[in-house]
Amino acid sequence: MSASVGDAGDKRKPLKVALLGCGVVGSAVARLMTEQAGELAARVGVPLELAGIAVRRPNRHTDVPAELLTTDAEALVTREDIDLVVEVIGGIEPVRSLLLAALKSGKSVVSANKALLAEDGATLHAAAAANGVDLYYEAAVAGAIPLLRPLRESLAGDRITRVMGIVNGTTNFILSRMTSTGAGFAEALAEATALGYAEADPTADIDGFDAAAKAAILAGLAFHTRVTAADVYREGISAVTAADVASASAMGCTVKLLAICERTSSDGEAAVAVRVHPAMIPTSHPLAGVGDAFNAVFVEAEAAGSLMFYGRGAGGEPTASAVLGDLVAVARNRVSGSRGAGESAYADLVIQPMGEVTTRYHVSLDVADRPGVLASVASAFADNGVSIQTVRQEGRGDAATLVLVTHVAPDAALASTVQRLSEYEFIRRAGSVMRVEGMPSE
Ligand SMILES: NC(=O)c1ccc[n+]([C@@H]2O[C@H](COP(=O)([O-])OP(=O)(O)OC[C@H]3O[C@@H](n4cnc5c(N)ncnc54)[C@H](O)[C@@H]3O)[C@@H](O)[C@H]2O)c1
Ligand SMILES: N[C@@H](CCO)C(=O)O
Ligand code: NA
Repeated sequence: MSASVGDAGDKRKPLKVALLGCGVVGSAVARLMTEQAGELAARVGVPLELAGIAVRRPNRHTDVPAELLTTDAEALVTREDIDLVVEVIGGIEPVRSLLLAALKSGKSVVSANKALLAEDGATLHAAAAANGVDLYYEAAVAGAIPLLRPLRESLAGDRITRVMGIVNGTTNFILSRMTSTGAGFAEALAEATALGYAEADPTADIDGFDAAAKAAILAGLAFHTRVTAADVYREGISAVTAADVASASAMGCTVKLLAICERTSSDGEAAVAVRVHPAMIPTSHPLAGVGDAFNAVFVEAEAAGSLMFYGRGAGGEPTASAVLGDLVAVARNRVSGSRGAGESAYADLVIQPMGEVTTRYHVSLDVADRPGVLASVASAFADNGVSIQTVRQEGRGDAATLVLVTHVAPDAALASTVQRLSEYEFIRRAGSVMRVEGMPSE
């Protein structure tokens, strides 16, 4: 690989790029910058020159020019000749300090780091604004899928009401395998690990932290407000059983880990509700057909109606595509002496507590089949103000199962109904209890 990625003989002053991190995404960024140097230069108007790569262990990076490698990321981000910084290290520190130093030194920043943007995007945006530079992070949510730019720019004239999507590829792969093969969670996770979808420590994916960070970023951009990962209600998929998946399928649904961001109200104030949890959705819903490790996000806006974004949310090259798109955008801004859209958090919405969020539940209960059982179960729902939409009994005697689906009700009312049910002695086992989303509205 050549150190200069500009066209040979191109005399226009190049923009110099520092790359922080050279792992799965970083090495794809470095390679594509080289392979597409001519076209990138033509699109930007000047060449983009990869001028330094910060890594932890230089001897592991034989596919990039050794003279570009440094272990001193701090010095690289403030180097006078650097114009643009691309960060693909991940995590909070030292990255936050590095990016703040870069922004304060007048460099525009492109990052793929959802964890940092969801935890402390406000500080980074403020530093970008104060220093008149750009902060772009399309790769941070749903990898290759153009999603943040459409929210920030294309839909900036509309009023978005809801964003609902599958934003984690690893968990979508696991749930898709559980659905197609009937496998349990542990078996499907082992397969995801063997195929390289799940990382050695898959906690961030399976416990929903990765999706929650992405949901926070999406909600902030969609509703022009500030949302952090801590504001997101989160449940992962490790408790999803083969029985849940079978119950879903029996009622024409499939189980997906959803990130849901809604414009709502709380105590009479405009609010936003952001949650990540497994849910049953009808198999006819567009998100139900999103299989393997793919991502898809459904956006509802008042004037535009419904929009669906679909594609690869992970992987070196797909993620590098989004990083390079941002790099071209910030480079073009630099060439024209302008800045892209900054943070838009004017709406300052309150966060609606999960207990107030209205959802539906699917509840299956293994019960003793005897008189009065159904009446007692129904009264647990009625006493908590939860209306039942459908009830079905399968089997008889000791093998009887009651399957109930509710109308929408506050989540707290549904949770206390389930608590009450768990206290009944005639319930042999509470089977699947899961929220239901995407049903036609009542
Ligand atoms: N891999 C994907 O599919 C994907 C998709 C979307 C977003 N992202 C995001 O992209 C970022 C990078 O992900 P990745 O999969 O390439 O991770 P990775 O672990 O493969 O690469 C990160 C690299 O950064 C290096 N590094 C760590 N600390 C460093 C430091 N202080 N200085 C220099 N280098 C350091 C590590 O040695 C490693 O090589 C993360 O923020 C991740 O969330 C990844
Ligand atoms: N671990 C993430 C990578 C993309 O952020 C996923 O599985 O979707
Ligand atoms: Na994206």
